[in-house]
Amino acid sequence: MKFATLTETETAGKTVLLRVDFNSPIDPASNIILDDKRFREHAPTVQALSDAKCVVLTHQSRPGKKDFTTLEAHAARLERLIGRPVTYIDDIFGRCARGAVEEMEPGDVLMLENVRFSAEENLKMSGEDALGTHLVRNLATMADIYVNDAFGTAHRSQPTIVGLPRAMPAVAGLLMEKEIATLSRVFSGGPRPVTFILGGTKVDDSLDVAANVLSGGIADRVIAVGVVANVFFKAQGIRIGAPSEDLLSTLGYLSEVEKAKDILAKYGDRVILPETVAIRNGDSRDECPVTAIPDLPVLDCGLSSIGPLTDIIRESGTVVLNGPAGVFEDPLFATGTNEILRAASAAEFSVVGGGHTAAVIESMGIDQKFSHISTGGGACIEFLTGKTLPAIEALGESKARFW
Ligand SMILES: Nc1ncnc2c1ncn2[C@@H]1O[C@H](COP(=O)(O)OP(=O)(O)O)[C@@H](O)[C@H]1O
Ligand SMILES: O=C(OP(=O)(O)O)[C@H](O)COP(=O)(O)O
Repeated sequence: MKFATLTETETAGKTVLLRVDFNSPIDPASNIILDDKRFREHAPTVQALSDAKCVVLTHQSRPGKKDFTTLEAHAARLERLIGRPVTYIDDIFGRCARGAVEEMEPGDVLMLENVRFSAEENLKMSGEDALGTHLVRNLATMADIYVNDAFGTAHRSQPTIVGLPRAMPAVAGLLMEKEIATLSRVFSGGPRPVTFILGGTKVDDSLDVAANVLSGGIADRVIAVGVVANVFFKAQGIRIGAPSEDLLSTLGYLSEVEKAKDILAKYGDRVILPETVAIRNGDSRDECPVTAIPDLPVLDCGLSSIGPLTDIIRESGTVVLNGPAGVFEDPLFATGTNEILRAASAAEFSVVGGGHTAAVIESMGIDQKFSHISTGGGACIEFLTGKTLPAIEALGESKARFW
């Protein structure tokens, strides 16, 4: 490994700033955490720091989203999982947070507030620019060592990810190390054909990955489902109906249609889309061809499309999947997601990423059938395109600078 790791680092008695990714599906009405996979995956790293003063830092969601919230519930969930007290403080780097860190004893765990409450953390910037942020300058004075365990956020050039490792000695946590080692092994040449299945809502990330894996020959074909498919439909000149159009507008993805057109122009024969979709009509699920979508929300791929899509998936040697095929939270629109995941689980090599996707897999009880279920969605698929992720690059630079 080109970076230092927690495994090889002495932390006894030190103050450690631990960046995790506890960003999880949450019920916005009750603030209840619906899936704690990321907590379970990070727990060994927190336990490995039981002789240190462990200051935990994470984000939850993004500004503007319904599940962008405070972290009391996250601290309580971590406390339950590690069986030790976790103190939550509603501050990131102000006087309260700094005072609380100063009072810590070895073995204590303190969780700071949602780091994306600091506007700076929501900016994309270089490591050098991040060094100048208030966030990085202050956090770096609060601890001796920075441990980045947030593999799920490793693809973001945000201050805590790319700035902190340049401001202080940084190492990769146990989960970060495990994800990198496993994904490197899994993708050192998976059996062909290789199929990428891109769904969910993060259209910008998914289109970047589609362009990358199609142009580089990493994928033989890309199946688009979920909101990603809606953008491809629009790129083909298909009307997706006012509600789905509004959703794209709200998410800021209308400008992605041009990118989708470009992908279709270059690699159209290797991009596979559902030919029918499911729409919500009152309390029921209706089916329609993509050429006749009414002004009702498109929430899943159509039942008659599932067979052709799963046939292609079953013929694949390697399947890389990120993001659900529909609004699986509503059982009426979960069929596409469930059937596509079931087909993907049968591939010789199957790598899946994404918090929501992993949660569905666990609820279906098929998690053992996949080669690897990553805690990262975007991070996992970007890693598999061969890119050096910003977090990994920053950890490498920290090793050169501090260790
Ligand atoms: N057609 C659709 N319209 C609206 N939302 C969708 C659609 N398809 C999937 N979704 C939503 O995508 C969300 C998950 O997307 P994302 O965060 O990208 O996945 P992951 O966490 O697995 O990476 C789910 O909440 C699901 O309801
Ligand atoms: O959940 C995450 O990404 P993912 O949905 O791609 O797995 C990470 O916490 C990154 O969050 P972001 O995509 O809001 O930067």
